[in-house]
Amino acid sequence: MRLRFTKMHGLGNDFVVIDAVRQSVDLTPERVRRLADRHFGIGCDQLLVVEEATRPDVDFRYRIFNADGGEVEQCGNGARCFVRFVHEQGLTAKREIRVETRSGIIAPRLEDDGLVTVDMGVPVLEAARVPFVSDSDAVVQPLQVGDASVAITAVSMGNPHAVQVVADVDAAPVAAQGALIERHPRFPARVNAGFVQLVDAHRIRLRVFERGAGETLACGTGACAAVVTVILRELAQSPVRVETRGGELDIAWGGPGQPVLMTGPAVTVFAGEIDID
Ligand SMILES: N[C@@H](CCC[C@H](N)C(=O)O)C(=O)O
Repeated sequence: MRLRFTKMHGLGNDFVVIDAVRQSVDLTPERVRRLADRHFGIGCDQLLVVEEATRPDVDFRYRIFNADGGEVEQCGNGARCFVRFVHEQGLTAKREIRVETRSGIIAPRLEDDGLVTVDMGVPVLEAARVPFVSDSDAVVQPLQVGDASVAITAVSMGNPHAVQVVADVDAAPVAAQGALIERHPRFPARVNAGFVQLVDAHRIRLRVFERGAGETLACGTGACAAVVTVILRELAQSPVRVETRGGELDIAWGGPGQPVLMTGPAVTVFAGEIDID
């Protein structure tokens, strides 16, 4: 089976994007893993599939698969690439698009300067809905990770995040601790593990060990969850610029019950065709 694809990235968080509106696509977890493989496939952190909407009040459906083959609920950098993709492919002329994802509707908007702003929805802070096993919804909660007890904030941006504040993000044990947090038994759906360093009230530095992909150069939902965390902990104020290893994102959040707005770039790298059998 031959598949047309586009390679894109948002701050180095890279994607294989597939138009399933104009070609029929049959993806299995094994095929996703093969396409995402950096040695035997195209290589990406996530594979994004653009489909026809299944309901009248949205423009498209957008599905997200991690490099490990698992389908997940949300992807922030992917949402920015999605809106650029549907424009470049001539699938729509609209600059503001409503799109259904596994975790609900998000609204990306292509700005005049080429950046994309996405209304990522209202963050979920109740432990049970993240999901995080805890008898409390406290903002800061202890989590035993190997020999260390770390203080995390559990946030869902549609997908689950465990965010901790560290003194120096470059020295943080992202690989070792991230892998343990990702599969921690208190996160039954697994989790993305964020490590945040405060720079000032409007700037943070962030690294994220992503569920199903390992550490990526940037994570959009991770940046939203990190900003929600530092605002809830009264360490920063909206808007917050987030420095990642792949570049910068601007995040605005008005507090509990309000949606998170994320602004950043989306880049097309190349297009191609691959035989997925
Ligand atoms: N890179 C993404 C998040 C992709 C999904 C995540 N790994 C998960 O499993 O929830 C982003 O930019 O948000």
